[in-house]
Amino acid sequence: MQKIIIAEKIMKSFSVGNERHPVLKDVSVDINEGEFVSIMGPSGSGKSTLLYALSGMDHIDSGKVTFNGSDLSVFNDKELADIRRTKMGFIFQQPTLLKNLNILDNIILPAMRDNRKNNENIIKQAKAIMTRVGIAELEKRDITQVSGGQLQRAGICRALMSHPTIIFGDEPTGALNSKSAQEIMNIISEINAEGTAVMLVTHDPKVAARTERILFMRDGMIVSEMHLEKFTNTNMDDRTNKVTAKMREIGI
Ligand SMILES: Nc1ncnc2c1ncn2[C@@H]1O[C@H](COP(=O)(O)OP(=O)(O)OP(=O)(O)O)[C@@H](O)[C@H]1O
Repeated sequence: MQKIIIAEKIMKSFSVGNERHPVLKDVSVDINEGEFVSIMGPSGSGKSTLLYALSGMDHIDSGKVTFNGSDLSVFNDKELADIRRTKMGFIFQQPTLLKNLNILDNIILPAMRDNRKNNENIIKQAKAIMTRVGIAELEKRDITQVSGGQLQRAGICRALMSHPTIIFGDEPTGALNSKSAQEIMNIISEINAEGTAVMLVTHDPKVAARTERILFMRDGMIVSEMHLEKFTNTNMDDRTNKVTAKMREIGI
């Protein structure tokens, strides 16, 4: 299986006052094409920092991140932004949509910046994705006129516009009620089943139980890894129980 991300011995620290605080300590991890991975761990263990390091959103102090065969350190900030816009998708806990644009315009905005495509095609593509994600009728709505779950669907649509190789999600269901969270996870699972790799940070064992590999972090390190069998709608409880048992075992 082809590896899309190879992270080797990543170190990352943050300055607080005069002191440097190590946040990622010698982290190495590979992500395969089409893989569905989650990162769990206590608050402050470095989950988001790892996600941002692997996606080139944040610089690392040392070590190496290779994405699709290229060492990310050779790119400047603009080149990294281009790679993120054209090859990666991002879903955050609160979708960062613009208040002065309607849902459709928010979804097409990043793609419009890419001059290689024509606007008509972009709009057509966006509408097709909105239909698929179940928000076709919301295209003209303000982002303040939709529910949290609908807003997150719009965030997913925007992430899908570039046909990303991988989608990174930082607590994508963290702000949702359990029904909406389940619906969002159904959509993310479908996207993954179609071949897009997905890497999610989550505190929720039910979310992690959907994935096929869970990385458990503590204190800036991956302390354990768990592989799960193929997800079906009938083995959800069993998978969730396995995840919670593992969390208890390693004290997370
Ligand atoms: N920009 C920053 N400046 C200083 N410290 C930071 C910065 N970003 C993160 N940190 C610190 O790095 C550590 C790891 O943060 P990170 O957000 O990666 O943790 P996390 O595991 O995702 O936590 P949570 O589950 O609470 O979101 C924390 O101690 C945090 O305070």
